[in-house]
Amino acid sequence: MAPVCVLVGAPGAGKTTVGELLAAALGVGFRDTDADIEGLAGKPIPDIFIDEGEAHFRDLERAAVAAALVSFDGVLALGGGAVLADETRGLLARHTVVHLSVGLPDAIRRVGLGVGRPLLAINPRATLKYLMDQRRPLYAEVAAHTVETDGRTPEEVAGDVLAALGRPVAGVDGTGGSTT
Ligand SMILES: Nc1ncnc2c1ncn2[C@@H]1O[C@H](COP(=O)(O)OP(=O)(O)O)[C@@H](O)[C@H]1O
Ligand SMILES: O=C(O)C1=C[C@@H](OP(=O)(O)O)[C@@H](O)[C@H](O)C1
Ligand SMILES: [Mg+2]
Repeated sequence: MAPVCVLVGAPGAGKTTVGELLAAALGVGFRDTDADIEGLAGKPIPDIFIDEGEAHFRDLERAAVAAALVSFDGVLALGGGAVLADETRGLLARHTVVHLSVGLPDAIRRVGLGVGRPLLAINPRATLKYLMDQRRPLYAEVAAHTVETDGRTPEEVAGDVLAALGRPVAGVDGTGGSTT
């Protein structure tokens, strides 16, 4: 069992939002490892960071990603920092990974003050720029496809991902497509 596709990218790239649209268009399930981690920990992500720290969150994240990659066959969205783990990048080499690419201005507009994203709680713009610069090569390393999201609606992005996967589906972005 393996996910139809795995979405990676910076916070605000739209992994969760676009992932749900993609799953609906493909008629498959949607899973987000951030939600899995919250289930494992029994508390929201900001509380994990406060109570146990980022290193513990990353341990939970590695385990959640590894489990989802072997047990789930729908659309899987990862957290923006999942690719930091060597182990995770190694596992992703065997999967269909799509990088949702976003520039700093659009990412900042989308994450706002970083509510619910503990790494962005202080100085979100500078922190996000640092995280994006650090991770850009890692997203490129794991992804077979990169889809640009700047200035695009989630529906348009979902349509572009389906096209990149060679699976255009009518109706996602209102431009048609083929189901045959
Ligand atoms: N292409 C887009 N255009 C405009 N807003 C978007 C787009 N994709 C996502 N958003 C919005 O940005 C915010 C962050 O999206 P989310 O899916 O949580 O990103 P990620 O999971 O990559 O951090 C949400 O409020 C969402 O509605
Ligand atoms: O970039 C990161 O390190 C993180 C991104 C978040 O997910 P999104 O990318 O879905 O916001 C979440 O996993 C956690 O707050 C850490
Ligand atoms: Mg998300």
